[in-house]
Amino acid sequence: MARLKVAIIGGNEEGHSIYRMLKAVDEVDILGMADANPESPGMVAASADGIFTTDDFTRLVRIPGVDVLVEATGDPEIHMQIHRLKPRETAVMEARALDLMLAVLKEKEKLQEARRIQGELAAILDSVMEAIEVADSRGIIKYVNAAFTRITGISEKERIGENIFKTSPDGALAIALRTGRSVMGHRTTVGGSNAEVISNAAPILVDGKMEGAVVVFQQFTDIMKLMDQLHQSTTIIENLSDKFGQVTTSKYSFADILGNSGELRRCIQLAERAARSNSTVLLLGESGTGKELFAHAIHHAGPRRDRPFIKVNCAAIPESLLESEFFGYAKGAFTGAVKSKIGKFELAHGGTIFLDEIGDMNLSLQGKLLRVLQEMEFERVGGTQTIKVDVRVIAATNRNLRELIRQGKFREDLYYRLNVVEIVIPPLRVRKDDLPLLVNNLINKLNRKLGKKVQGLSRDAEEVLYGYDWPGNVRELENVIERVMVTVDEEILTKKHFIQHVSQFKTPLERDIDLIPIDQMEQLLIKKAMAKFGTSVEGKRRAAQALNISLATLYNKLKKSRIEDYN
Ligand SMILES: Nc1ncnc2c1ncn2[C@@H]1O[C@H](COP(=O)(O)OP(=O)(O)OP(=O)(O)O)[C@@H](O)[C@H]1O
Repeated sequence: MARLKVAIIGGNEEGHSIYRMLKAVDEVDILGMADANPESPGMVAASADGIFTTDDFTRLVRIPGVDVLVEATGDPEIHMQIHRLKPRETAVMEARALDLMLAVLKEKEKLQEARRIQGELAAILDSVMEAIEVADSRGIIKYVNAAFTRITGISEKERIGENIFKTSPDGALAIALRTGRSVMGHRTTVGGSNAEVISNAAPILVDGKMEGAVVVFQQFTDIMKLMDQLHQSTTIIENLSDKFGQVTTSKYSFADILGNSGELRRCIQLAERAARSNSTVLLLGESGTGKELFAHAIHHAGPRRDRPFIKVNCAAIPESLLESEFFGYAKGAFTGAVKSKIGKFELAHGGTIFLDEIGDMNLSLQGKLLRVLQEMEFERVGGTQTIKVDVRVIAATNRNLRELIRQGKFREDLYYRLNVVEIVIPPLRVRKDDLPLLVNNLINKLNRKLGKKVQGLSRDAEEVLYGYDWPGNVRELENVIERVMVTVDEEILTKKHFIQHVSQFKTPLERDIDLIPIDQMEQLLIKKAMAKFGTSVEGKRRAAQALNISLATLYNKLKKSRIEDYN
């Protein structure tokens, strides 16, 4: 469309305002402005914009190609002259008429914009899940969205125009209108469907005056369903993260068990065979002989190697907690049980549970454990649901279970349940042939850990280690070698190093002992010798020999010091 060429005569307030309005219209070109007063606001603005200005309006009238001349002076004389001088094709328009027309155009634009926004809003409000209803300040319902009809079963046509104080006088919308306050979480039933809903309503304020109110509501069952789903998901997530935190797998394999002695090899062979089956294994042996190492290796060599390996130290957990540690507990089982907790047996499902220090478990729990081993099912503490599991059991203890059975401290039936494959790991003192391999391996490991360059042991150091009884077994050996390697920088570890740094190898005088009266010391040594060699005649003879006194002197001292037990 061709652009409209306009010239304005008159730069006073009216001419200036028309100039500004026309400038904003895209389709209009302003060719010039005329006024006798070059300081009038219209003239100043036009000349600042680079538009042709003149104090002689007749010049403007004669410019060719002007479509419309706007007359803004209001002077009838000028008006007449314009009509006389203007070319025939040029139209003349009075400022007031043009003003009116522009105002109408503006209103039309505003109306169109408002319709567009209304259309957009309606589409948005119709797409939300919640029902929305709006009423004016008298309670006349002005708007409902699509969800309103879906939830209540009442159509837009039926609802609009009704009065909320009549249709739902106790609803949140009516309350908000009556009180002028927001209403949150209001529960009520609505409309034809009698659906239970939960609603929030708020007054609509325009310039501080209440023009109406709006309510947003949702079907209660929808919310409950969502809450239920949320709760279930939260429980699953909590259980999973709980599980992830605790589930471990075996850390060692048979390759980590060092030793070539016949005694140890036989244990390894038996364990390897047991690993292939699902049988319960009972590992017996003194502390530090490697029972845990064997348990890991058995799990690792079996078909469950990729499943969990869960260790429970039956001696370390307080008796009162052991049951919930094993079987878990249900929410609310006791004060503080705000959520349920999964137990070790459930964690081990599909894998292996390693019951360390089984000899230290109390009798009532032994009964419960027996039931699980027989039926592979249990209930969580405080729970009613029976949980079935598939778990391989490996148990270990350094206690003498037969002796505990004799004393009534261990259930015989449990012992036979656990003792399907029994592996007795021999103490280090009966397989000292394993020492070199163990020591070398330890030295290599510690060289890396401590950044040392130890090559090995001197012969006299080897003799010291061979001559020692190793009551703490391999664990004690590990401690001894580490203690020496931490303090010594030489490449060869000698007897002197061991004697200097490890209290076990110090002579009695080197040991840090309290000073006590000599006769008490004598008694201590005699008691020790008796404990070591026994109270038989042969034992006493050997004790006397070790103490470097005659048998008669020993008898004398026993009598004198009234160590009657040993007489
Ligand atoms: N044959 C072995 N080869 C290599 N290392 C071993 C061997 N036996 C034991 N160890 C090591 O000795 C330490 C003690 O072993 P482990 O914890 O398995 O003993 P345990 O019999 O379970 O002891 P406790 O009865 O005190 O629990 C561990 O560091 C383990 O790696």
